[in-house]
Amino acid sequence: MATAAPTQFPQTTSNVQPSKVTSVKTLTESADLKTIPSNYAYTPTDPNEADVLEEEVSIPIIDFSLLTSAIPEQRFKAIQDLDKACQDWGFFMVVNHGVPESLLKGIINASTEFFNLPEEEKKEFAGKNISDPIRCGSTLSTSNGKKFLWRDFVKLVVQPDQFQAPHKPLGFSEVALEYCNSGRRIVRELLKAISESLGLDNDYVAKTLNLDSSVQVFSANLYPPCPQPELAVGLPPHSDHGLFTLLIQNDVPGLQVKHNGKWVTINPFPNSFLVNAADQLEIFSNGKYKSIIHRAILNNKATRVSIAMINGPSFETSVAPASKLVDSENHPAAYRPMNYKEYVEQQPLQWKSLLDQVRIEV
Ligand SMILES: O=C(O)CCC(=O)C(=O)O
Ligand SMILES: [Fe+2]
Repeated sequence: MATAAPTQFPQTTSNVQPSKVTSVKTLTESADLKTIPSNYAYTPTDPNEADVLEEEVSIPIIDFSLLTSAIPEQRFKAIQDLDKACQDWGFFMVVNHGVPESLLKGIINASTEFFNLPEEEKKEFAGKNISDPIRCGSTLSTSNGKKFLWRDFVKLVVQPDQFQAPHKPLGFSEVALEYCNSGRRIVRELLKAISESLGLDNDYVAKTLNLDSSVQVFSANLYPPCPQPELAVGLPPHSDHGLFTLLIQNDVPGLQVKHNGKWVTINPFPNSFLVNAADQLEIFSNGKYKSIIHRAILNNKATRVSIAMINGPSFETSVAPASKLVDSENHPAAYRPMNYKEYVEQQPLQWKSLLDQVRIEV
């Protein structure tokens, strides 16, 4: 299967009018597309976007059962592994997490069924404002010269006690709730371990960042096959705004993460969560852990489905480097505090990292 890193492109020639279609899926199904409409052409912003590492690399693996082990030595070793993974990669795979494989497959299937609903039925869930708890559609990306991304999404902003999801297709809402609850449990454990790896009490992150009312954003992504995969993009390079993002995908590759200046393709690995450190963790750890830049590229054969779950603090929290990690002489704060809600509101269509705005230059 051809997967392609975006490069600089010639003009595209398709005469399909994207303004008349509501989703990429419809676009690909409504015409025998040989070329992409020009409104989907992607112009890379990063000079080394074509710099893809050809060799297979192994990414760090965190054994969740050891992280939650009652045997102190096992837990200690797993926390060290997590610390190293967050410093070296900002990205790792979680295995032995205890979430049934049937639930992971179930949420991928239910999301695919959602995308398969007739466009008329999905309109009900389109949302009017960026802050609506349920939204679906495709994205006009401002960071890409007002071009569309080759991706359809359905996004649920899941706050505590406020779970809302589309009532179609049958069973979607139930499986999404169960999936979100499982994800929340995993992230809570990871953040306990992160508290310890930062040398803090194990409930320090939970208390300081008000995790009892933590924000979760469930985002299912559909990337239909693209006739010119090198000319469009699923998601341009970006970092996520929360603390940790959990990602699962179907068996079609497309996720790439930036590691040591090169793009590395992460192949799907069954029954595991891919986890990346995100902006609020970089800020809170005062830069010890880096929020990883990643992107979704396309192929011309198979539909890719991924589910990203962004897990942040509560919206009301002002996130700053943990005070116990900062001293004005040796470890000055490297980031300005910012309210998490404000941070999220400033990010929406940029597909860029806001970190540069809060970073304090020394
Ligand atoms: O589809 C993917 O692999 C990446 C998704 C992602 O980065 C996101 O939704 O923020
Ligand atoms: Fe992301």
